[in-house]
Amino acid sequence: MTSNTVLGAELLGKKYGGRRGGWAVRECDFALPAGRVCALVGPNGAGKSTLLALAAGLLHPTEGTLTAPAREDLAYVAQGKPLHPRLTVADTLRMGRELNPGRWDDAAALRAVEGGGFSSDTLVHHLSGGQRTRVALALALGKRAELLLLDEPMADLDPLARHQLMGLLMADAAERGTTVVMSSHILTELEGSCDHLLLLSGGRIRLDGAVDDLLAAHTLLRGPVGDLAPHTVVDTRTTGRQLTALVRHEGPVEGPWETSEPSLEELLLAHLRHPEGAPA
Ligand SMILES: Nc1ncnc2c1ncn2[C@@H]1O[C@H](COP(=O)(O)OP(=O)(O)OP(=O)(O)O)[C@@H](O)[C@H]1O
Repeated sequence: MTSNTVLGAELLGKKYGGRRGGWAVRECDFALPAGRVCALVGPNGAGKSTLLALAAGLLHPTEGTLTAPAREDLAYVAQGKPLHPRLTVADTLRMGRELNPGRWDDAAALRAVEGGGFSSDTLVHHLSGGQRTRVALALALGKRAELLLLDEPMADLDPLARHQLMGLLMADAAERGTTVVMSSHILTELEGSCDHLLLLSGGRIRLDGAVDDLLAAHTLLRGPVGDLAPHTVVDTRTTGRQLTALVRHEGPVEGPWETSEPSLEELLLAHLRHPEGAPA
C-alpha cells in the first residue's frame, strides 16, 4: 500500500452471522490509487455490495484491515438509493448542503439532476427509479467527497442518462482527483470509462489492476487447435479444429494464431466464465 492509496485492504474478510451467514468477502488484498475510476465486477453474490459497505464503514471487517477516508470524506450510494420519499428534490439537496457545511457544491449536485425530466419541487416519492438515482448521485457529487462508493449506480438509468452521468463521474475524477468505485453488471458501459478493475468472485479478488495493464497482459488468439503452453489459459473454445482462446501471456505469443488485445468486455467475460481460475 503506498501513500497514494485511497482505498486499500489487507486480508480483509467479512462473515455474516446468523443461520444463513457465511463468508461474503475473504482474504481481499488491494490498494486503489487516488483518482482512479474503478469498476467492481463479479457475479451475483460475489461480495461487491459487502465490500462497498465495508469501505463505507457501514459494516465492520471480521478479519483483516481496511484503509479508507473518514466518513465525512466519502460518499456512498447504496443499491436501493435510499432517499426520504416525502421530501422534494430541492429539500433533499438542501439537506445535503446542511449536512455538509463548508464543502457542499450546489453546481456539482445540480449537474446530476439536470436533464432528468423532473422539477425541483417534485416529491422523491413521485420520481422514477432512474430519476431517484440522479438525486442520489447529486447528493454524492455535491458532497465533494474524496471517494465515491457507488453500488450499481447505472442499473436503472436509460443509455443517455448513463452516458451523461458517467461523464460527470469521469470529469470529477479527472478535474478533482476524486476516486470512484462502482459496482456494475453492465460491461459495455465500463469500456472507455473505468481505468481500474477489481473482479470479485466467491468473496475473493480474482483480478485487480489498471485496465490498460490488464488488457496488455492478455492476448486473444484464433487459429488451429494447439498447445498454448507456457501461457495461462483463461478461457478457450474449440469449433472443429479451430480454437479461440484468451490467455494471460508469458512472453510473446508465437504460433499459427491470429492474435489481438482483448476488449475489456472480452477480458471480463472470459474471467467471469471461469471465476475460480483457468479451466483445466
Ligand atoms: N445481511 C446478510 N446476511 C447474511 N448473508 C448475506 C447478507 N448480505 C449478503 N449476504 C451474502 O453474502 C454474499 C455476498 O453478497 P453481496 O450482496 O455482497 O453480493 P453482490 O456481489 O453485491 O451481489 P449482486 O451482484 O447480486 O448484488 C452472498 O452470498 C449473500 O447471500
